[in-house]
Amino acid sequence: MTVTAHRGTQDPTGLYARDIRLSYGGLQVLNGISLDIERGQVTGIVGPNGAGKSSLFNVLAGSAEPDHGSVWLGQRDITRLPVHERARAGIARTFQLARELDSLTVLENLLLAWPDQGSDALWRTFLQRDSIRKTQEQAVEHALALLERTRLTRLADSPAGGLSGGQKKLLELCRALMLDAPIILLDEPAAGVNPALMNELAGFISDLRGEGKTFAVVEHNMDLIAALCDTVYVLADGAVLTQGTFAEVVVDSRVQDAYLGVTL
Ligand SMILES: Nc1ncnc2c1ncn2[C@@H]1O[C@H](COP(=O)(O)OP(=O)(O)OP(=O)(O)O)[C@@H](O)[C@H]1O
Repeated sequence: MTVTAHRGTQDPTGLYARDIRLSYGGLQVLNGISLDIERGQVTGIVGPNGAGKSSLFNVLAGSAEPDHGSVWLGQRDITRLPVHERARAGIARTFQLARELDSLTVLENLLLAWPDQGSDALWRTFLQRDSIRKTQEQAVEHALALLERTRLTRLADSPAGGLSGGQKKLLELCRALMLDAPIILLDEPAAGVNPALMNELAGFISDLRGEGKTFAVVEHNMDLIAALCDTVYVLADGAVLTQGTFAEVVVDSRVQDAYLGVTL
């Protein structure tokens, strides 16, 4: 299959889904979804509960394999590429902080997300001590810079479990940024975040976009979607209902029907 017929798919760093179908048991949850996550843009994925947003996100991130269809990084078919190889190819995603990591400090949580954590690390400690030390220094430097940008520096040595909901979201984003990947998939970044911190989070994402990062955001918070997204895909019943700018989709009567009176 080629993707050349599709607008934008020549871009080597855009992420593209084509005709994605996915079912759980007998339940068809994605029903032929195609979408373009263009380089340097923030693409929103919204829709009512059960529309298929998380399922699509999992297919984009590599944690679910579609029954049909393909995922492309530019012109490279990455449909069967596992999560860690997608990360290496330049696609990072946010993960909810695992409970087990609560007792580790904020800084330690970031260092754990550093990509160079191979199981052969012990061997290399003996073989390449200098290069290991350099890598560790780079990781610490990168982590501290991220903490400074998100104003979490004073919490660097605090256990991650004690962070507020919003601070946890910032830490999740910073963990994804440790990979230095050009494409970042954000899973409900605003969930549980207070309005003040949400503005900070939105500002941070917007700055990163200005620096050339590409984002796909699954989110229920329409203020964040409106503030950040260049393009918004509205899903309903496992299909794309419509797409466009937030201003375009929000006035679409099909979108309003899909949300059944929920104020957007
Ligand atoms: N692992 C699973 N096993 C079975 N069914 C699943 C699984 N994950 C999701 N589903 C079902 O797939 C459908 C789509 O779920 P999904 O979580 O992708 O929707 P969503 O748009 O992200 O919803 P929400 O906004 O509530 O998170 C739902 O009917 C859900 O119950």
